[in-house]
Amino acid sequence: MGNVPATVKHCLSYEQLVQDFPWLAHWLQEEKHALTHEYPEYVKIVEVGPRDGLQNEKEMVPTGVKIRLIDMLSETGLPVIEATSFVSSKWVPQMADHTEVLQGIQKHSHVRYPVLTPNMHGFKDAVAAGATEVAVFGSASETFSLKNINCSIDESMLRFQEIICSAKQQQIPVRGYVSCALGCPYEGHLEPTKVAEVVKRLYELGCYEVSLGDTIGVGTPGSMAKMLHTVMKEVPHSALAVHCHDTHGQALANILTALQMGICVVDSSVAGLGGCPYAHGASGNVSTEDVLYMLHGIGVRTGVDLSKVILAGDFICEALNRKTNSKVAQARGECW
Ligand SMILES: CC(C)(COP(=O)([O-])OP(=O)([O-])OC[C@H]1O[C@@H](n2cnc3c(N)ncnc32)[C@H](O)[C@@H]1OP(=O)([O-])[O-])[C@@H](O)C(=O)NCCC(=O)NCCSC(=O)C[C@@](C)(O)CC(=O)[O-]
Repeated sequence: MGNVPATVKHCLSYEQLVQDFPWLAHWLQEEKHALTHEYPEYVKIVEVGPRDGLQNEKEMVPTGVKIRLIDMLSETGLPVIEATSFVSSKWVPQMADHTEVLQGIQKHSHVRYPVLTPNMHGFKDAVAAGATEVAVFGSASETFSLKNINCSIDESMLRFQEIICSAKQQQIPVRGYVSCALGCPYEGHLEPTKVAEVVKRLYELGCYEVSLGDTIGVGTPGSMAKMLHTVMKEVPHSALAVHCHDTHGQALANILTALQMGICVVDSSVAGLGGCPYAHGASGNVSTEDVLYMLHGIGVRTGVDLSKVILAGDFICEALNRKTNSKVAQARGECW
């Protein structure tokens, strides 16, 4: 709130402030979300369970189970379901059946099914398999970049540029990820300015949206707010998403903080499945069920049917012989 006197902050509405202090209008517009703590009316949920959720499973999950999971999720009203990744099967064996999965699912016209592509090799395979949207994944940490995709941040940007150029020619939208936005398993704390720099590079290359990954779930509302504040100086909030792992139980609080700052896109994983193979100790993503419960509870629309997501979570938990990580599903007693 800068230099606006405390009495003014507390007594006047945003509209009243703009009327009475027109010279502050531009600045106030930027600060509106922080000022009013409004939530967005609608939040887009990006379901990452079939990819981020399953990629770390030690036992191979049968292709038919992956397909059935995505088909069940497609019936829930979710607008985006990340289906698989076209990465090296030597690096991530669980995603080796990417083509079968992408070609086996029943694609709904109102659902988008992006897939991860780390390089041109993966991009070409994805397009050949029928992908109509892809995601590139970089990192704010040099060490994580090397461990995860075997190249430096600069090298990764060259690879992504090639993908984005080719994708543009084929009218394929490209989403971006920046891992380690709130901390790195190898380097620890990273400066928000470093995160902002990588997000900006992806956005300027042509990613329509950049998802900020708290890869190892170390963030708190404080570090989330600080990081977002810095990133939003470089990239508009409308082009940002948050991707929170729940290792320290902070994911919902971090998401709420992001919503209060104007973020309208949240990544989550059915049953809270997941973890990153190159981030040891990282637990699953925040569960889609818990995010939906919170959003619907505060009056935010998602268009997603929570009870159908719980059923999909029930299905995958049974297939993996696993207890759900979703508190909401546990409370409903849907999973054993
Ligand atoms: C990027 C590479 C491929 C580089 O891997 P590399 O070994 O450096 O690749 P290379 O270019 O040196 O090629 C070596 C071999 O791999 C092949 N190759 C090369 N590219 C591909 C490809 N796309 N698909 C299949 N095969 C490929 C290539 O053809 C060659 O085959 P060979 O001649 O030896 O038979 C590798 O490091 C890799 O696959 N990494 C992916 C790791 C991964 O999937 N991590 C998890 C996802 S990221 C994440 O979870 C974080 C996120 C997004 O959720 C957000 C968050 O939470 O923070």
